[in-house]
Amino acid sequence: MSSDLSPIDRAKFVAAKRAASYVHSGMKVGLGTGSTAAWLVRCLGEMVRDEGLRIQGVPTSTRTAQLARDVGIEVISLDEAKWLDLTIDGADEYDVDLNLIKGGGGALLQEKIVATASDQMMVIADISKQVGMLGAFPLPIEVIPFGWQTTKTLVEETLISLDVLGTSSTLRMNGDTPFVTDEGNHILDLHLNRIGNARQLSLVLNQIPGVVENGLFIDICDVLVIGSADGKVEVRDINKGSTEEIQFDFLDDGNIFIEAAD
Ligand SMILES: O=C[C@H](O)[C@H](O)[C@H](O)COP(=O)(O)O
Repeated sequence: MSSDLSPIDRAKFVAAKRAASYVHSGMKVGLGTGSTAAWLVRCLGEMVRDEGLRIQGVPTSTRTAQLARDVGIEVISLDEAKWLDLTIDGADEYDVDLNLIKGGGGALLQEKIVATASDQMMVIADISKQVGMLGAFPLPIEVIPFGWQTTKTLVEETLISLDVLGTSSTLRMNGDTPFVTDEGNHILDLHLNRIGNARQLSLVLNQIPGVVENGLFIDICDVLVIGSADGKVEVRDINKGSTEEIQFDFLDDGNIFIEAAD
């Protein structure tokens, strides 16, 4: 699996591989969306097939649901699961407190609902997602299609009143038409550059009529797993205040890799 991967995919892959080791039979697991989360779903699928892992997965998008089924993971809805043991997902940015920007793939609403309904949220990422201050990545907010231009104006006025740097927002497009989320909504991307008070911004944005949810994940992520292209993986646990490092080795003789140390 690992022989001809690009450096970025190696980083995502080892992060996903490490995160998958936290998943055990009997668990109900939230399955994130995006290219990093897809590695996790594929790793779990291998464990289901080769190691007899028995889990129930709650996907955070139709894309992830399809992939999970394709790799043999039993898929259930959040309402069937009611509560999850663990959610593993990617992120667009993370800071030192493990606060996140998510929603680059447009799945932030289901992702936030699923992560919040979990005992633990684990984020898998490569080091390029690390920032000193959130906001370089455009902050996605999900808005109801009805009156979205009025909502956009209200959002921009709110940002000005908060003195947030940069106040422009753009409607996310899919070719010539507005992007539509799994919930039938649109996405506004807020170009802010720096978010000084992410907690306050998140609360204020969600009070604007027409805004369904925003992509700031504050105090939701418990564990961050950072992969590097050389096989190094760092695991930061915000609750334990611990950091551990492990090293994976990529072998030259084909698609196999082994974990060198734990
Ligand atoms: O809506 C998409 C999600 O929040 C993704 O988890 C996020 O955009 C990261 O995606 P990727 O792993 O592809 O960078």
